[in-house]
Amino acid sequence: MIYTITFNPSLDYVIQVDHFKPGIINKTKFEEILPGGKGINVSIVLSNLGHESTALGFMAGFTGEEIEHRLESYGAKTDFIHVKKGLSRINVKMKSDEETEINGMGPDIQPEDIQELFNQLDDLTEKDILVISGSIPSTLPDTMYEQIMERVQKKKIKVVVDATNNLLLKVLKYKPFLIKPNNHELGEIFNVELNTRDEVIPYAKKLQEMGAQNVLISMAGQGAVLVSDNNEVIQSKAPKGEVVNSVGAGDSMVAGFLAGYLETNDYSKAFINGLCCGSASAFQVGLATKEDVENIKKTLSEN
Ligand SMILES: Nc1ncnc2c1ncn2[C@@H]1O[C@H](COP(=O)(O)OP(=O)(O)OP(=O)(O)O)[C@@H](O)[C@H]1O
Ligand SMILES: O=P(O)(O)OC[C@@]1(O)O[C@H](CO)[C@@H](O)[C@@H]1O
Repeated sequence: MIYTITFNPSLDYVIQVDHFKPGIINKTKFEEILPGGKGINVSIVLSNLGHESTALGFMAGFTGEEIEHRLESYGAKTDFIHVKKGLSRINVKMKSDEETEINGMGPDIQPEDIQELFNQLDDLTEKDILVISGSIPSTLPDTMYEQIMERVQKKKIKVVVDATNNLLLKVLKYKPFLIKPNNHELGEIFNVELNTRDEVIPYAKKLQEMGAQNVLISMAGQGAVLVSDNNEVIQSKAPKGEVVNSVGAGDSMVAGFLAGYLETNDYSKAFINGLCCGSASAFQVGLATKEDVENIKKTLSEN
């Protein structure tokens, strides 16, 4: 079973506003509410691609119930911990002349809730895969990622981590199976600006030297680079298309890579699946389906 953890799930309120101006009333031209949070997006795309997963994490209030309900409608299993105080957040994703995001705070998670998550993780076995992604709400210690990695280490399960900066750096010593920073996050870690696929390769290799087994760097419209544990460097430009909503493109890439890897055991095929899955999500309001990914794969060879 693939388990995803979302520490701070959300309802993503995706809106379009013509020429947004602060300080006045703006009206939406388009609006959609989607279940969100990085692990949840991974679970949705895995379901769309025909892979079972169980979404773990913390939920609260009516927004939490709605997220859970919507996620289950995609066929994903859920085993969320229901937190008593506060509400699961609503994250606003506004498309206008620029893209603006306002992400909420989330509920008040107590030590006993964290303990419940640890108890769930104690039941995982060697055959399971764990995806940990997204930010840590302020009510959780910033050592959450490390604590989880330490706890599951002896089980030898494959762990995928999609987190930024310090959260990511601190888990490398536990040798995660896959990490997926984007080029800006990779650049921030090493205090450099990385704009081309060739530029990211040496820095991706550094993260591998620091412990990650496979390093997948997403680069939005520039494509992606994979430095794999069999010393291969695989890279590709992105499929061509019109971006409609890039929220969740990175999560879709993680899901596509995992699905491809489980189906073929081949890193090149997993990479292409991840790449096309990311783009398929970027080219629509919602997240990629299997059919979208197959269609985009065909266009990639024509590019
Ligand atoms: N403008 C685009 N054109 C084509 N493909 C794109 C575009 N933006 C994203 N993608 C696809 O999605 C993948 C992941 O995108 P990106 O690098 O933006 O991830 P991310 O920064 O983790 O995104 P997010 O945090 O919004 O999920 C890219 O590698 C690419 O395959
Ligand atoms: O605060 P986090 O967890 O880092 O990011 C949350 C979030 O912006 O990421 C997802 C896209 O990747 C969205 O569905 C969600 O709103």
